[in-house]
Amino acid sequence: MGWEQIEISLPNCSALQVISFPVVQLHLNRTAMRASQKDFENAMNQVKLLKKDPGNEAKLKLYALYKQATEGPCNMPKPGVFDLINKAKWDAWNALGSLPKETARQNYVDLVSSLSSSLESSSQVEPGTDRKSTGYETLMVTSEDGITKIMLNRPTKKNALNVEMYHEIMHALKAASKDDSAITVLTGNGDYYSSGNDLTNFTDIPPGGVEEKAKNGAILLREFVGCFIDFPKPLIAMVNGPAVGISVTLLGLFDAVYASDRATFHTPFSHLGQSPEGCSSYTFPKIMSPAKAIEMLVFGKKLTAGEACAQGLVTEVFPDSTFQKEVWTRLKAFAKLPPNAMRISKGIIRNREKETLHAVNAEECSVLQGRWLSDECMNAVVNFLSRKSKL
Ligand SMILES: CCCC/C=C/CC(=O)SCCNC(=O)CCNC(=O)[C@H](O)C(C)(C)COP(=O)(O)OP(=O)(O)OC[C@H]1O[C@@H](n2cnc3c(N)ncnc32)[C@H](O)[C@@H]1OP(=O)(O)O
Repeated sequence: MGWEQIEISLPNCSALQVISFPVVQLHLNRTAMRASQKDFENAMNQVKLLKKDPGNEAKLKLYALYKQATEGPCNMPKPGVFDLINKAKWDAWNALGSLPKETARQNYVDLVSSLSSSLESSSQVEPGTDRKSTGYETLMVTSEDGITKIMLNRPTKKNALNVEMYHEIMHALKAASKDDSAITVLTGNGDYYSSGNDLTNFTDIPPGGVEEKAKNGAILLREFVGCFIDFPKPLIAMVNGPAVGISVTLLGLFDAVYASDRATFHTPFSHLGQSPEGCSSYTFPKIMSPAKAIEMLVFGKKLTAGEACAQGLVTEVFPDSTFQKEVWTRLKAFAKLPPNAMRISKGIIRNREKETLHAVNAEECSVLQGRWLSDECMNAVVNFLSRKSKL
């Protein structure tokens, strides 16, 4: 195994610094959803062949995934604050938490594949068309074997949804609804599925002040949730780890929810001075009974994967060690079914609810707009951002 030297520069560093990646020569099998050791080694080789520098963020992700895939969870002492390069590497690796080696290997292969296509295609991209399926900042989107996979890709932030990610998910869903895949899958990269709305979204106040901020947030949320309501093909969530806030509420709009037994489901809206969204005020009472929905959405009760399955929010739970393998095997079989039949059957089941769901969505967004201006909400956000509180 040789070593490829890849340069990384960090803010406040006067010179380019160097991170090394191990590289071996082999061939990439892109059709496998589950990366073999051979795929992994091929991906390492492909890194060497990248024509353009993928940037520091991508290189740190590659480093972290490589370490996780080969050594498991971060086992190095934390570097000092002035050791910027090693601290950045340590942070990236440590953020992967207890992500299984096999998942890290798969994510590494996916990342290299997405970097290869985006860097190769960037020279052919027309001006203004920078949101091709391979050119996302916050997602990894791949399409193969009849399955479009949308992977939330901010693992160091626990896949919190920033404004960019809301827009990119909408874009990816619209593209997936028109592509030739049979089913679409949403999942998370790293140890979390998603920690929900990025609370720093609240910090960027426009000239119109907090009222304008709240209004824009409500418009964005309504459009975002609307894309899930209207999605025409089978939409499947692979909940690979803990899920918080909007990443949980949206599950009521998915057609199947497969969860790792590491996943938890938490909607701490009252703790945050907020109120339910994602149509959960309508879907959750129907799925699990009003009393159980109130335990989650009003009292913030966190459910295990097993509990969420017992209450109908999750379709099936898998041991984390076999989660990826078992679910992808199943999804590949689903994707071989006639796509038009699946689309039409989904429509028959879902379409009569659509109007109601859009009305619920509008009402929830309007209520939330008011909540975001409340002292209760502002205090909760300030407490999180000043590191005084976490969930
Ligand atoms: C416009 C549409 C609005 C739709 C509204 C939706 C409502 C919701 O979704 S409500 C849910 C909001 N989410 C939260 O309140 C979660 C806040 N995060 C946490 O409590 C914790 O981070 C955690 C329990 C999820 C994880 O704790 P852990 O100790 O394991 O990791 P951390 O060190 O805290 O996280 C690593 C890194 O990631 C940042 N981060 C994580 N989640 C968020 C988030 N939701 N918003 C912003 N940033 C988040 C965290 O700050 C750390 O960043 P640094 O490494 O830079 O410190």
